[in-house]
Amino acid sequence: MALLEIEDAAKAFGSLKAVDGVTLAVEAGRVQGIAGPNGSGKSTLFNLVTGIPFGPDRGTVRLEGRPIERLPAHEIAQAGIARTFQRETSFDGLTVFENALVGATFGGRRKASAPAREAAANALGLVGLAPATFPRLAGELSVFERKCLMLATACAMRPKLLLLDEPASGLTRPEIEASIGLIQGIAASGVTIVLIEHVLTFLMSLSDHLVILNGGRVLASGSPRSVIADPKVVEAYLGTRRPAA
Ligand SMILES: Nc1ncnc2c1ncn2[C@@H]1O[C@H](COP(=O)(O)OP(=O)(O)OP(=O)(O)O)[C@@H](O)[C@H]1O
Repeated sequence: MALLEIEDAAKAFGSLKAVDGVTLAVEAGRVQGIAGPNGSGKSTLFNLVTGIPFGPDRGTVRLEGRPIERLPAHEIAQAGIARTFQRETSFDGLTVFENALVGATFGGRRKASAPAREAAANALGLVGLAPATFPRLAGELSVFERKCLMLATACAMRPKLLLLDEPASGLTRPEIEASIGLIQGIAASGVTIVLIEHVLTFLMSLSDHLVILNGGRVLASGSPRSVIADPKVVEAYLGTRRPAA
């Protein structure tokens, strides 16, 4: 049984079918890449899985075999799914440590106890935020540091499955290199990852398996090398080649 199973999931906005019957299984321990042209439904698919801000119109989403598509978002998070967003999101008026503690105490099940503080510190360490940064306000951090903090806050929830929405967007090349190492470290710690990304080097360095969406549907799926060489995928990104006149 796969950790995450999405079956025939669909979401429409009026007449626009943003996600149109997607079926996808993510094996535990895998880094699953998702790519596709702009507007192909990638972020909407994450929304359907997490219930933030909506679930699917149709279809099922199962975590470890348990249907979660009708659960409220906080219960989906408590079941073991955390996510990050395209834009850096943090509580800017809280410190770095307090932000991670929000993740570690998520849902009010764990107060800011010693284990929760330890989980917060460990998660910050995992993304390379040193103790010297802990008292800084999140709003004062650089873009890269804020992305790292968003990642740490998600990791502090100790998810089974982590959904990363374009973690490389807005980063410099050295920061992208550093992010690859951080995500490899998170995967090596036992967290299964689904990664949406446009930066191809990033996607190819990290993904064990790749799915391409187009028009809300799965266009291709398989090993990253075979998928990016697939003529259907080349056409979806570049358009059909016309013979020279
Ligand atoms: N809340 C919404 N209301 C109306 N339309 C929406 C909403 N969210 C997404 N869409 C539309 O659904 C389609 C899929 O959007 P989505 O953001 O999932 O694509 P994407 O593949 O993540 O794109 P990108 O790579 O540009 O981030 C787009 O046409 C988008 O405009």
